[in-house]
Amino acid sequence: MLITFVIFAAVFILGLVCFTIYLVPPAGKKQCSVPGLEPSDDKLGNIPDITQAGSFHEFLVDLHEKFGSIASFWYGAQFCVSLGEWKLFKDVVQLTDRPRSIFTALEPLIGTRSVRSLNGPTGISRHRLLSEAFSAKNCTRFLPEFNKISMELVENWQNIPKDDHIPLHDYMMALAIRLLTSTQLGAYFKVDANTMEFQQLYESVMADLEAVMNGDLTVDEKGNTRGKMFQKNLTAFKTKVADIISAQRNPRNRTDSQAVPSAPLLDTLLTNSADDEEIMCDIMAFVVEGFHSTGNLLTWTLYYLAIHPEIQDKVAKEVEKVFSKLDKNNPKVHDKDIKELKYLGQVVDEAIRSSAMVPMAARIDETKDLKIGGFRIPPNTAIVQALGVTLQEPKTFKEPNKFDPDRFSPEATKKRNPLAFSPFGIGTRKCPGHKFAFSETFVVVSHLIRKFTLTPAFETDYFVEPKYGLVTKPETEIWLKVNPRE
Ligand code: HEM
Repeated sequence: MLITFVIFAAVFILGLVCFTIYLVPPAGKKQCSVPGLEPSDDKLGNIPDITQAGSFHEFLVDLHEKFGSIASFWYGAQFCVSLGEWKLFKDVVQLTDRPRSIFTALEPLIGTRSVRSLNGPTGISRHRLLSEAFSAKNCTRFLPEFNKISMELVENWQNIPKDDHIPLHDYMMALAIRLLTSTQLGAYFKVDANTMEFQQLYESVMADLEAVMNGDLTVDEKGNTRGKMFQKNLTAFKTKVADIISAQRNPRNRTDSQAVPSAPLLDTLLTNSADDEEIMCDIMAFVVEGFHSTGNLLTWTLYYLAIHPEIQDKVAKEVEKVFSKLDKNNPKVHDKDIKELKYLGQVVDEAIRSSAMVPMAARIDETKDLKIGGFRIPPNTAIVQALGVTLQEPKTFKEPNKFDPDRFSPEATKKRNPLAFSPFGIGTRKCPGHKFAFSETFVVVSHLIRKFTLTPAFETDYFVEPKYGLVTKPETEIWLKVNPRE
């Protein structure tokens, strides 16, 4: 009797193991016929190759060069298919869910409950709700603040002695955090020292998170000095975010207070969530997405103008034409002026393209097969949209390394499918902050170019390498001379 039971149990367990192996294929078992890489490590898949390539983006560039426009790889145990040509985006435009496995590195900072991590109908409705804070109507309301902050910077640069040079990236990151926090995050940021402290903490935490994503820092390092420092910074940063929430919430709840500034993002969060943890996750998500991207967009735009004096002059002429209609002593750029800055718009688009500003997005369908570029892709495959690869793909953008704003002339744009230029992603979940990013860039750049001629300070500043991460930044600081425009 006992023997029969033991044999039955052994057969049952063996059957269960075989069934599990069948259901969950080990890393390395090819999931479909898309050409691509075998994992180079049992556990890590191709993460060591990502590290060796220098970044996720550079890995994707190599991958598509080797295997063509659709190619597969492993991010740890996650099977991924990357799309390196915009035509393939047509097959995934309807997808709205994100694969968590690729973005787990961000979880210590943004948690698992922010708009960035939510999937299904909840993700879409949260995206719609929070996008409202960055709508065209709200961006118009922010223009006075964008103008004020830009004019303060003009005043600051006017005091710089002739031919002295300034660190462009440092300036633009500090400016971007002010523009975002003072319009969206309310009372806490009315004090400049709070803004500076917030930026320092954020940058130290973010540098480590990008290192985890690119495989440069592993979770095992948590016990060592660098890991301990990361945890300390993270805790300090989260404490700051808790202060931001209470600075806006407490006066709001007092009926006698008129002092609390409007902050569409934080006010929407406070009105729609009772839970501080959830609010914190969303604030983090918006800071991560909105601050780095816009600081670097400003940096790259001004950098490209500095190394292309003829393009800078053309922008300056357009800006002067618009400003000649504004109040001379207190010029404020409005919506109608932004619409007239057409050539500047082409320059900003080309800066986003040339720098591959946000190199990738990703989607997943957990329930059914997909058909992409004629290939059958099984459920649970992470679909990487290699945005950076498509932005520099020579069939669509001839001589991709040349900075040429004429690619975005109305005639050239008309000839291109809109999907070919998708720096903000595609479909329902595309970036909610794109109008905000453009509005602030137009206002800041027009004020600066109107008053100053920008030139690289040193020979090396003509050739600044990009450092790719979640957002692309310059590898080294860019030093510029900012002399008054004659
Ligand atoms: C140059 C500027 C920017 C670029 C190139 C950019 C690009 C992107 C991309 C590619 C995505 C992924 C979209 C997808 O999965 O389909 C994204 C998502 C997102 N972006 Fe931006 N972004 C920029 C500025 C901003 C700004 C200013 C904000 C807000 C302050 C912002 C907030 C977000 C958020 C919250 C998400 C996640 C949306 C969701 O999960 O539903 N971004 N962005």
